[in-house]
Amino acid sequence: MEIFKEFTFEAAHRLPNLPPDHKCSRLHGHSFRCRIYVEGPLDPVFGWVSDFGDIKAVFKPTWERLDHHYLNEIPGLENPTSEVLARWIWQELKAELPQLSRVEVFETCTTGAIYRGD
Ligand SMILES: Nc1nc2c(c(=O)[nH]1)N=C([C@H](O)[C@H](O)COP(=O)(O)OP(=O)(O)OP(=O)(O)O)CN2
Ligand SMILES: [Zn+2]
Repeated sequence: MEIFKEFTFEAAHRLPNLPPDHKCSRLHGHSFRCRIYVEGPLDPVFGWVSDFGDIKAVFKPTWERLDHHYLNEIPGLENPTSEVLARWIWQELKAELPQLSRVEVFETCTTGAIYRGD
């Protein structure tokens, strides 16, 4: 079974490796959405894989590093594409959330990236 919890955060970024005439090389912001997935067997007593609240607690310090921040200033996010961000969030969470199975980042309503680990 796989479950997820969705979060939102507001953040600014620019993609510094793009040519200057590309719109995403300029500073701009997004209302990012992100889904954290964990997988495992159902606990026979609780009837769940894990408490959604536990996912929220593990993600909170990472969320605080992202929300209302300029992503390019965060170590590891100097080139903060959706792909880099999804992998970075995975690396932030995996040790504390061993059942982590997927990280999805939605940069806009229609674009995003999915990371499932190495
Ligand atoms: N593979 C990727 N491509 C792009 C990324 C990315 O992270 N990975 N990021 C961007 C920009 O940051 C941009 O903000 C989002 O791109 P885009 O969907 O093109 O932006 P729009 O909301 O303007 O989309 P429209 O459908 O054109 O309105 C670019 N590419
Ligand atoms: Zn963008």
